[in-house]
Amino acid sequence: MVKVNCLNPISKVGTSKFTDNYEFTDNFEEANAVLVRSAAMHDMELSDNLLAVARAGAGVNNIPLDKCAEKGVVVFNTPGANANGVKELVLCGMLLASRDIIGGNKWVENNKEDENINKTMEKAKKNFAGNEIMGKKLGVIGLGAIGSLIANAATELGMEVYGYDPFISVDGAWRLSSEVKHVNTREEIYKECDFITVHTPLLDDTREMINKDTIAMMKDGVVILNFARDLLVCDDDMIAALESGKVKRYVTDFPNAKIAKAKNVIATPHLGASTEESEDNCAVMAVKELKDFIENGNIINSVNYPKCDLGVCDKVTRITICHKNIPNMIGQLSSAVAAEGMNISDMVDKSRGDYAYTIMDLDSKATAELVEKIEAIEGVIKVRIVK
Ligand SMILES: NC(=O)C1=CN([C@@H]2O[C@H](COP(=O)(O)OP(=O)(O)OC[C@H]3O[C@@H](n4cnc5c(N)ncnc54)[C@H](O)[C@@H]3O)[C@@H](O)[C@H]2O)C=CC1
Ligand SMILES: O=C(O)C(=O)COP(=O)(O)O
Repeated sequence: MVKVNCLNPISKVGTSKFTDNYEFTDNFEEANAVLVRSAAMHDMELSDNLLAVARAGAGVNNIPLDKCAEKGVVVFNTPGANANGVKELVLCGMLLASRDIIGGNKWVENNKEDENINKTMEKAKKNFAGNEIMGKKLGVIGLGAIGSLIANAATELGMEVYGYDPFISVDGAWRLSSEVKHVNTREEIYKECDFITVHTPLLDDTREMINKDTIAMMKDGVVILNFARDLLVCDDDMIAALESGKVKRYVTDFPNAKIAKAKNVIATPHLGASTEESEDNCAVMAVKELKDFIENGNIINSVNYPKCDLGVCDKVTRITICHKNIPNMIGQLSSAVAAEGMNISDMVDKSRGDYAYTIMDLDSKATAELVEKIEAIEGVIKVRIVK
């Protein structure tokens, strides 16, 4: 029985796809597979039972990727599965920043007992007038699953869109509307745009990319949207820019104790992916990835191990090996198999950074001796008999 632990509530549309060979446990230590959304995993002890973690979502900064890789725990995410949910909320954020919809709505709430509200509102409404987004310039930093959807949608709404992503994937580039102006530096976005939205992962080189120096390059009255991660923006510098009016509005899905109190902030409580559709999509994709890994040893959409896919095993045995990406590993693995008098009928080995992964299909049943021999090879992290 494969034991699955959910560290966050995960949509049943996904979890119902587990078959009778799987059972849920509340005990992280005994779990073979873990499903997680934003729960913080950095301080958790990883047991030897753990084979894989699937993040039902995009951002993996809550998961210790290297620590997992070192223990042979493969971590997956679900690229694009919640992108539309975030896109729609970002479009909403731009509209909320342009027109005082929130102020107007509060005014109605405060005056709901007024019998003549239908008349008094006609006088009050001048206080909530705003601007349209059509014709304004939007800068999108990070043109992945979310950024590219926003860039395309904004062109449809009549915005002039600038996009920046030095690492854009080929698929990402194909997805992008030809209307999006591709710029080669973030500075061009800072200088030109009325709205700037960030959609990069939180990495060392994106941390606090919005700070006093970058804000100084921006237009007066710029609107900044952050639906990616709080640490992409320097809070103190943002608060100062909001106080001075340099930044007109900061729209964020990641308020913290400082930002929640700041002037001209429009904040939501990390709601980007909290739609039924996104939650279902992420859960279905995460469960599919876990099942393919547990049942076939295949790795698709991992963020700490390479993509490695040998389909469904039609041979007698399948063994998988998580190992360090070092010379002569394949030679040693095949020698270990040969020493047991066995034949490899199919094999794939892929590497990613410091780690690599091998899937081997054999014509005869794997023995405990073979597993022991492979485990003894220096640099081998985890060996698993899948079939
Ligand atoms: N508010 C919410 O609920 C959600 C927030 N997110 C956040 O949004 C981020 C992006 O999500 P996706 O678009 O799905 O990820 P993605 O991986 O499809 O796209 C990220 C893009 O950022 C680009 N990038 C990386 N470093 C960059 C840099 N220094 N400058 C410019 N571009 C850079 C990459 O090339 C990639 O195209 C996630 O990492 C997560 O932090 C994601 C989903 C939901
Ligand atoms: O997918 C992401 O990166 C998100 O930020 C969504 O987080 P959540 O699954 O809503 O806790």
